[in-house]
Amino acid sequence: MKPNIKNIAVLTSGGDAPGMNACIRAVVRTGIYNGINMFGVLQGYQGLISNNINPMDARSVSNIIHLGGTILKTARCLEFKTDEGMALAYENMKARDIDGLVVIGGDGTFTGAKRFGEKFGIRVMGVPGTIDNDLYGSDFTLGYDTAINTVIEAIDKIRDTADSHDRLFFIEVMGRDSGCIALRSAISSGAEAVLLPEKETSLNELISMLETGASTKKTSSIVIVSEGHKDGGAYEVAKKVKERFNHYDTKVTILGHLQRGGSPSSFDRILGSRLGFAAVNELLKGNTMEMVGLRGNEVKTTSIEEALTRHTFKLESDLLEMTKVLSI
Ligand SMILES: Nc1ncnc2c1ncn2[C@@H]1O[C@H](COP(=O)(O)OP(=O)(O)OP(=O)(O)O)[C@@H](O)[C@H]1O
Ligand SMILES: O=P(O)(O)OC[C@H]1O[C@](O)(CO)[C@@H](O)[C@@H]1O
Ligand SMILES: [Mg+2]
Repeated sequence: MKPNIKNIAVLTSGGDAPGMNACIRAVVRTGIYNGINMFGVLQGYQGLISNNINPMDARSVSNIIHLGGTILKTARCLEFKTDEGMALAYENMKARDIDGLVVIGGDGTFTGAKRFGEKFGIRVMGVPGTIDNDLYGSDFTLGYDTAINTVIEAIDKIRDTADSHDRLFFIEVMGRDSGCIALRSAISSGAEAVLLPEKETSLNELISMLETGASTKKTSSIVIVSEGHKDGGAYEVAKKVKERFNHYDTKVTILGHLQRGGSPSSFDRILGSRLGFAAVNELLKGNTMEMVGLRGNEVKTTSIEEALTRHTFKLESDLLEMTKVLSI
């Protein structure tokens, strides 16, 4: 039986990701279209705790589809991990009679949503919004496409300098635990090698590859280092390599937070719109504790539990093998 939902709140949490605004717009307008009172929570779970919950109408989300970041702001909120914090958040939702919550965020956001939903019986729907692309059940997470395009634009520019000066560049990209950006940006920028958090690549292996390149007349090289790689970030890896292989003039670039902002790509605007629309419709159908995601070209639901536990599949080892072949 369909539940009689009257009030739905939406929040963004964890790192901001391009496309979050397109998604907020879709959530708010789909709710209003269906006669639901819509609320926006500021600063993720922090706003639930501090009662920063405001009514939203169709015009509250005008002219935002092209904007990066999130108009609802976001936060990493430690208090929400405590029983006291969750209880406060629940009281503030109850006071407004909010009977459905759409959370847009990454694995941490979903972990919080799962605990919150189970503890208080809140109806929760998740939208995968993170540049890390580290959730099972959606081929792509919101923001990943824009982020990787930002990354390759930067690497292309660095390649001009690497080539002109015959240099070896170590470029660090985001992804504390997820090597998706690193692997895909290595392929699309034609990098010589990539170091990932999920996979051990020994320095011996890396150095021998660079030596082979130098001996076959490579005049410059680019190595992508994921920030979460076990040998340290790009500075650390570059230092260790330089001690044993000094063929090129070596430089390091940390791309850092320029990877997360910026106007969303068309892909992320469409994805955000589709997932936001679907999230509200799923809540209205009576579904809860699920994530809406894109599989193939269809929007499908996956339980939040599964989205969190099965994400490791994403790093295809055949792609890593391919980068080795294509960079000889
Ligand atoms: N175990 C947990 N219990 C309750 N809340 C949690 C838990 N883990 C994370 N959260 C909440 O979710 C928020 C966002 O998590 P996190 O900082 O890991 O980002 P994320 O959603 O994974 O996004 P991204 O990785 O893209 O930055 C945390 O700041 C916290 O408020
Ligand atoms: O901006 P912060 O809080 O330093 O977070 C950085 C982390 O967030 C992410 O960008 C994901 O949003 C990770 O790839 C990165 O490790
Ligand atoms: Mg995360």
